[in-house]
Amino acid sequence: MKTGIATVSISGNLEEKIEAIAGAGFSGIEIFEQDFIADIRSPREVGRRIREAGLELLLFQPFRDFEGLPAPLRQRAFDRAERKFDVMQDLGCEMLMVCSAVHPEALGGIDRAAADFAELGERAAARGLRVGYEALAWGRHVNDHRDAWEIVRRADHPNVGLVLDSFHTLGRGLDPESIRAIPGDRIFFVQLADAPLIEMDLLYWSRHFRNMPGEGDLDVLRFARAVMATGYSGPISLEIFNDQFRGGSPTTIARDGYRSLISLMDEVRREEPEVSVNLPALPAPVRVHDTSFVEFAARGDDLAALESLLRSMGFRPAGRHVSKAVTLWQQGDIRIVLNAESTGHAANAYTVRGPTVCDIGLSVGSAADTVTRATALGSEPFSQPLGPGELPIPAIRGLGGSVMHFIDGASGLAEVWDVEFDAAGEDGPGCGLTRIDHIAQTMTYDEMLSWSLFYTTLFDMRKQLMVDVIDPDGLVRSQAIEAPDGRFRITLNGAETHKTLAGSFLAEGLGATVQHIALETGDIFATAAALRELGFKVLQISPNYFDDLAARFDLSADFLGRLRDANILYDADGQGEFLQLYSQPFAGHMFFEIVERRGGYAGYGAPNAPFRIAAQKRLDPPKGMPAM
Ligand SMILES: O=C(O)c1ccc(O)c(O)c1
Ligand SMILES: [Mg+2]
Repeated sequence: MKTGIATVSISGNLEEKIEAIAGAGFSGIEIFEQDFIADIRSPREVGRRIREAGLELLLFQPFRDFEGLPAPLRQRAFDRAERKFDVMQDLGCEMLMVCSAVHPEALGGIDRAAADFAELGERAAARGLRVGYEALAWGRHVNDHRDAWEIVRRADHPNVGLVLDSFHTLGRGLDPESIRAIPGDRIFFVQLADAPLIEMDLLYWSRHFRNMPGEGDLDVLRFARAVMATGYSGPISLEIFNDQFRGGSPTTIARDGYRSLISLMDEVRREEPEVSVNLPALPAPVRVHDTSFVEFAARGDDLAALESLLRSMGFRPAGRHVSKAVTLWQQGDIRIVLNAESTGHAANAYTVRGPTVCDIGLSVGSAADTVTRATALGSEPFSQPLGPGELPIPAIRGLGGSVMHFIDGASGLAEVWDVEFDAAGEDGPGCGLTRIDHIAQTMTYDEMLSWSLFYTTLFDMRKQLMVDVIDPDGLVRSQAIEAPDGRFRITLNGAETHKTLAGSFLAEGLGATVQHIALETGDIFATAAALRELGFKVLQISPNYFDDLAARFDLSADFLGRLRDANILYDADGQGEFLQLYSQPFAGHMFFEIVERRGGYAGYGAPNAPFRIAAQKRLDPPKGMPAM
């Protein structure tokens, strides 16, 4: 399968776009005319450069306001087309995309348009070129792919075919199933884009808010399934007009695009087993059974502070690494690894960020399959030299330099704790903490789509609705991503400004990383009592919060008093209840959360977040702000 992306989707100049697109693994490129015009090089040089980069020039676009024009505009449109054909021949690009006319003088008429295309087809054929026709959702007379197809059908020229673009079909609410009636060999090109569902003018929505398949709310899968069911075997290409992407990192956006495209087409193949999708086989999205471990990099005083925090939460060292300055702390099924090595990935992470989560270990069905799928989607495998007695645990680089390890039962990797660690022999008192409920990662708002795409394409996980969290100093958007059984949950918190707690964490820590880890207990009151015994410093919540709880929920005075005494926040949804308490911030605004889910409570206590954040800021004001 030929994979492509339009230059308009990527930020930078044409050269930067070419490098990013080739580097991400695409086999081809759509040249958006403006990007070529802005370049100083001749068409021949640009064409040569693109081929040198290993890319095929799939499409030159857009050619506007061609069909259905009255004289003398009609003649001028053909003259313009001939000039574009000249450029295309120099570039070495065989296909021109014409989008449906928006010109105020365009006359309309299916047969008039078909006659124009028949003539354009003749002129293209004379030069060995082809022409594809796309219905813009806001085209003056043609704005539906079915009408564009009728024009192509009546033009009846082998060098004239249809271009389908998922945005124009799905954005207008047209049924993509209608594509199944079009012969695959008459479809010349397919563009994919997703978009978030927002009520707005179609043109504005399309030019500013498109995003990668899987990042938005359109049913791009259904569209792509219909396309492939026609027998279409041409390029599948992304065409994403997005303000944020235009200002983003070319490499990141190109890699996101590749990940999105490959995982979508892999899903098409799984959903339409009768249909041929020419793509190397890859393992299915990975089911995560659980979080196996979370590893912190910390040394010296930072390490000592983290150890005493863990002790105050009932953790004790369960094992010492046979050859490295690495300790395993355990309680229930929670494993926290403290890495104080002075070389390797953890050491680098510590040098850059100070104490930080440097690695996450997930328990999966097959660790090898996980790395294979991740690599096929564009992630890099990760490894470092093995010390004496160490197992080769499959790992990848996630986004932003992060590392993820995968542990499975089948290959004996689950024995790693016995193989690599000597028992430390301390019996912990425990505080009733059983497992990791969720891991919260903080990032800039712009990074959220990349991270959610990373999780939802590699793993069998779904996005929940995005919620707004009100920080006293700005908005933080929170996106939860969950495995179907809820055993693995990630929340992504995207900060818009550096004044928010999340934002200041980012500013100090150089980029996206884990800010908090939520640990589950079956009985939060018993846990709170045990924590108190151990000298755990709980985050103090304002009395006003508990007064408000009494107004919002029908809670007994006794229950409310217990919440207040233990600084436990409360929430309920239709399914169940949620109780949560927090540690005080440590090492630059990181913190632990302890939660109890009762019944089928599905959320994360978002209504409580403003009060928790305010409490944290009172204790640990972001730099440059007075303590309150
Ligand atoms: O917004 C536009 O004008 C435009 C141009 C070319 C396309 O392929 C498209 O889908 C939209
Ligand atoms: Mg298009």
